[in-house]
Amino acid sequence: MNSDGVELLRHGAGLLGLEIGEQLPQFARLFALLQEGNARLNLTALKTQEDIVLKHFVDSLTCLRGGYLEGPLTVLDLGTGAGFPTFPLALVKPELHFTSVDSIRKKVDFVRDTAVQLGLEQVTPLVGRAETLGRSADHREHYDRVVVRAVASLPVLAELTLPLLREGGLLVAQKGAISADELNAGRRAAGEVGGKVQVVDPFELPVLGDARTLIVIEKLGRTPSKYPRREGVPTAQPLFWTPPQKQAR
Ligand SMILES: C[S@@+](CC[C@H](N)C(=O)[O-])C[C@H]1O[C@@H](n2cnc3c(N)ncnc32)[C@H](O)[C@@H]1O
Repeated sequence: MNSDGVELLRHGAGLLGLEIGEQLPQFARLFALLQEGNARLNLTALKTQEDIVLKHFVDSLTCLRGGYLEGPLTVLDLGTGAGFPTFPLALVKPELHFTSVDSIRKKVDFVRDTAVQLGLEQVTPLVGRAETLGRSADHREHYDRVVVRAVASLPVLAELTLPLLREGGLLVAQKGAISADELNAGRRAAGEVGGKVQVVDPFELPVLGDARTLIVIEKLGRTPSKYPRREGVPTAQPLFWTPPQKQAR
């Protein structure tokens, strides 16, 4: 990352009220590792310095809006991909303990290697699917927080993530613009699996102005044992919703 990238990161994070100082060398190392990893493994579509800094680093840091990720919390990052939002959050909030999950082994291998290189002992990478972890005694009703970025529609996220939260825990979902239909279905799905949508916070990505929405669902009671349904079903047949088209955010 050259001096323009450093300036962009400081500026973008500054617009979120965050000062990136002592973590700059680790962000620069993360940038280099991501570029190396991309060349070998084609991990993410974002390849320019500006895209990586703004659409991966700063975009991930927007999950801190509202202060839902403060304190020594256990956080599961579902569908972490190449480690987002895990890595930017872990660099600025070392007190968070991450379990960073993806179903694709090569991505999780990259997250493991990168966590070691960055000295992030509080990041535990895990190959797995939400549908399986949500039925495992080690993970069900276990986490203080689940974070997700660009993984699935809100009704699908509710079914995949609420089983993983302890009562009182929060899903913090960072998404693009969300339609009223998706939000309504997400509200009904959240109720079905033991939660309630507490916050819908639309905002713009710093510098670029792209539409984003932070959605917080609180786990209010236990999730019925029939959820999550078996692998692939939550996405193929979302609760209370027929999606207009497949969408990732
Ligand atoms: C579009 S990528 C987003 C990656 C990352 N969160 C980011 O923001 O760059 C979605 C990721 O979610 C993973 N994923 C989707 N459904 C999943 C599931 N049910 N369990 C575990 N991982 C899943 C995919 O393998 C993919 O890596």
